[in-house]
Amino acid sequence: MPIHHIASCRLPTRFAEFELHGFQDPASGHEHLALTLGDIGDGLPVLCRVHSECMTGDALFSQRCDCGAQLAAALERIAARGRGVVLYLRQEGRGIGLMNKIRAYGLQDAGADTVEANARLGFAADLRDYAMCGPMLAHVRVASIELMTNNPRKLDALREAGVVVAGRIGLVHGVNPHNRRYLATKAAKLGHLFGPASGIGPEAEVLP
Ligand SMILES: Nc1nc2c(ncn2[C@@H]2O[C@H](COP(=O)(O)OP(=O)(O)OP(=O)(O)O)[C@@H](O)[C@H]2O)c(=O)[nH]1
Ligand SMILES: [Zn+2]
Repeated sequence: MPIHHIASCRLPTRFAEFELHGFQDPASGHEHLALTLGDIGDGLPVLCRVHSECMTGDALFSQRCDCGAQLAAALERIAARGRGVVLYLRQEGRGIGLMNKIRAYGLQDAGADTVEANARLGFAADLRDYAMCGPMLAHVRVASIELMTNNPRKLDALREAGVVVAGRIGLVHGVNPHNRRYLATKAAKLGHLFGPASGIGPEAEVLP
């Protein structure tokens, strides 16, 4: 799939000064971003976050999900290493869009879980596509990635899209009373791994 690089600039943040690269997918019109730091073109695996847009969590401090905390933690870890890349993909609401995500949240307020709400709106649980990631990583000269994610299916999807994934690093952040049920549903229905210490999902420690 062709993806067009549009422009790049410096992006100073509270974590580090990144390079920001803007891309456009001509087929969908979606604009995607890559934030890069350090020498990532040396052929060695690069610490990477493939982050799906979450307006409510990333920009509006929502505690319904873990997205904002995961994004901050990923940037912090990359800054600590002095080397890495974040792909910020404009696939809001796992691909159903912001208005439909708000509809889905309304259904969740009335008792549905995240997967049931999507189904009631006529959508599959996850409509995301990762085809743009290979060309975006190639543009910033990343040969392979160590992916920060709790979602093993994201690893499979990226590999199917031709990305070389050297390994997975868990990214459990932002667990709070408002998103515990949501995270438990992701563990039960979407295969997410939160680790034994999280208290969430089948690998959670059974406390005496
Ligand atoms: N449809 C829908 N999308 C949601 C909901 N909550 C969060 N999202 C979206 O889900 C996407 C993030 O996906 P997650 O399932 O949280 O996590 P992931 O990217 O699969 O896995 P990680 O890499 O571990 O974060 C973002 O695009 C959010 O906007 C929800 O209840 N319904
Ligand atoms: Zn979110």
